[in-house]
Amino acid sequence: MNCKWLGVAPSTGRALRIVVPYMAAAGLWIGLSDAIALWLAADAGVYARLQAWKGTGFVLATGLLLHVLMREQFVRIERSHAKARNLATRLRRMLESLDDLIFVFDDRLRFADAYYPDHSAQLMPPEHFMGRTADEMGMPAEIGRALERVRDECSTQPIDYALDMKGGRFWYSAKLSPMTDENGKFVGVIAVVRDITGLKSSEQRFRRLFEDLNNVAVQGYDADRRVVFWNTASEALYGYSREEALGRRFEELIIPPAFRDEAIRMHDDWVVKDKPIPSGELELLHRDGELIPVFCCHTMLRNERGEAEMYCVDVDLRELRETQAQLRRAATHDPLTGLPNRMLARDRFDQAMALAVREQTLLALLFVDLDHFKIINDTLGHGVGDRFLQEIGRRLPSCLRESDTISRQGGDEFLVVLPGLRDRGAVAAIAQKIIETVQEPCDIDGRALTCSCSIGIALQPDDGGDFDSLLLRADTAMYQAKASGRNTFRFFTAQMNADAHERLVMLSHLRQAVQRGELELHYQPQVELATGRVVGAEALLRWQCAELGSVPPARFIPLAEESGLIIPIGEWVLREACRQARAWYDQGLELAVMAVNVSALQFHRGDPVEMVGRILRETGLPAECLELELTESLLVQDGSGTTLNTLRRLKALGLRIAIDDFGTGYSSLAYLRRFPIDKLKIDRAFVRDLASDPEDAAIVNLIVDLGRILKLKTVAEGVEDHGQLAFLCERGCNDGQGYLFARPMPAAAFAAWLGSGPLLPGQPGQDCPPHAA
Ligand SMILES: Nc1nc2c(ncn2[C@@H]2O[C@@H]3COP(=O)(O)O[C@H]4[C@@H](O)[C@H](n5cnc6c(=O)[nH]c(N)nc65)O[C@@H]4COP(=O)(O)O[C@H]3[C@H]2O)c(=O)[nH]1
Repeated sequence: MNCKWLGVAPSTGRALRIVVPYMAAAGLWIGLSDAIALWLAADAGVYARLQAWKGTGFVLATGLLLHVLMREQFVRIERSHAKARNLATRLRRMLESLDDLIFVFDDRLRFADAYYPDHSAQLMPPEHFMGRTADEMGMPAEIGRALERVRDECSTQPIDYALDMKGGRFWYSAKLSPMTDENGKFVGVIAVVRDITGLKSSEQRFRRLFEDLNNVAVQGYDADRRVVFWNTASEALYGYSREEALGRRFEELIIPPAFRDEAIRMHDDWVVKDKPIPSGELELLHRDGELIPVFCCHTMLRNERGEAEMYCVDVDLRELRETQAQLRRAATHDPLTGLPNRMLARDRFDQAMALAVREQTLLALLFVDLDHFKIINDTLGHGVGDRFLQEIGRRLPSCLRESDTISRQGGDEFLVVLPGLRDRGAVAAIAQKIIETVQEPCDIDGRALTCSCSIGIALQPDDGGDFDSLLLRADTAMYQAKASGRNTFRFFTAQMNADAHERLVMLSHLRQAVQRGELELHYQPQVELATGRVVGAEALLRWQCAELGSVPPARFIPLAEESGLIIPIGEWVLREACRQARAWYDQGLELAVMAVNVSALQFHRGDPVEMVGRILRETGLPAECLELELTESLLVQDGSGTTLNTLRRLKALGLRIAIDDFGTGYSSLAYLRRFPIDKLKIDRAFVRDLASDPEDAAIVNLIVDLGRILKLKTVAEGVEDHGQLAFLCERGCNDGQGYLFARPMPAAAFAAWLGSGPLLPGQPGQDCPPHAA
């Protein structure tokens, strides 16, 4: 039955659809049943009974109908209640499963309902605040104010707030929205609240991190370029404290004047046109005006009001730049002296070369090598050697012009590039200045060390047109300077090339000389001047090379020393001299001592004491018959005491020590007193001009006197004539050695000479009065 036309509510219509048919059926029943009862009833008694049954039947039928209808209605109501309950439960579960908290306030802004997850343990159960306002619950006043704004303005309000509860301070972000009924009347507020404690703490942690970052300067600028963030590293990097920087524009602080307009334009472009500023290296201004290299990254963020804020992250590049400079320096400079290394010297040479060719000037390459630097290193240790080299490296530039280059090649070698010179004379003057500068004493730990140098010079264009060939030639010339007695310089000549080649050839032959039996010892007698008695012999090495013929010791000994060959050769000499002395001893030839030359290298490499002891044992020569001749330079620089120790151990074997070529080196009373020396050999250079050179005569006098005072024997070398002999006898020199007595002779000749009795010219023993001490 459609009841729309009646204008009644649907529920009334639905009730009418049941009641109207019922009324019709019931009216029809009442009318018809009475007529039927009258028709059927034969008497009043029957009629009365029929009426009673009819009434009972009616009550039963309508009761049954009512029951059916009510039951159906109750079932429906129950179902709809169950559905509603089910829905409410699902809705609650749904709301409670959200991470957000939901609170419902009634129209008087009192808590009316609450949904929040089980794990919000910090919140009190809803029944505690139901019916109470936020203010009554002791919540922050801004919540109450926000709720009132929602009610009054009927608008949604966001709010962030903090609550101190059990477990600490919790942060929430809420969205408060109005609720209205179907007529738009305000009925309450629904609040969707999010726990942002984790977010806030990570935000705070990150903020703290950025504030405290040590090496990364972070600054934030608002859209007006004013500082809103300035961390500790920014304070350190740019010199402004946070308080000083906040609120000031970046161009007032760190942007250099020349870059200000561009920086402002780039910033505005980003804010307005969303055109980012690329990352890159910049130089920004420190408060004190220093330009600081930084690597700068930029990012644009929005604050809580949605306004643009540019953040800059600056990394200080000063240390990196410094390291790069150091690396560049390390690649081009010698770490010990700080001088340019060979690579840089080559580079400078190439530049100078181009200029020299263009301007047709002379370009010189000087190869400077310290003389006997090895001795300093070996005797005083590498620490002292290094400091000596540093001192030389510090001095050398003082001899040169700005445009010149001095570099350390390594070891004790230096290279000098001299551009723009007029002639050889100018080069020679500089070389001489270098020699003089190097040989000035150098004070290391209170010890005055001296060292000379030898310099080889090659010139462009005469000697070559590139670095390598000039270097080779300067090296060759340097070698010649060494061969000429050291402490001098030499210009490269074509002859030197031939000499260098010859040296190479000689060296290759010398390597095989011992095995090929090409070495031989000659012996030169040493004579006691007072008696004419032969008191000893000096063993002198001779080399009869199959290819080169007889090579004088002055040529091959330096080569053997440079190449290290002197070690095996020296051992051979010592063994052979001892063997020969023992043989003569066994033959009854009177020979008090066999003198053997020992080079400095033999002394510093290996164990000379062991070697000498072993050879004495092998040959059976009594130790007192052996005399080792050492050069002065070996003793002079014995800072570590190694030489002294070795000499003492050698002396302990029972042998004697003589100082060869005395007076030519760094004669010093100090070492004469310190070392266990037996003899001084006066260099033949002083003996040669005794008659003509009063200075030489004075030196010889001095050495003889020194020997007497220190109780050392003196031996004069190179005695060639009677005048020299007379002088030496008169001065009281003990022994002599020289052509006047005999030249060095092979062993057989020496034995024959010795056996033939005193052959001394003029019988010096008779001419010379015995020395009166
Ligand atoms: N003008 C002149 N010279 C005289 C006279 N008397 C001797 N001589 C020479 O003077 C040198 C003396 O040897 P030296 O000073 O030790 O000087 C030696 C020594 O330093 C070195 N030498 C020689 N043999 C050896 C050796 O076996 N080992 C080492 N390490 N060096 C040696 O070679 C240098 C030269 O040796 P030599 O040519 O044999 O030259 C010898 C000898 O022949 C003289 O009256 N007048």
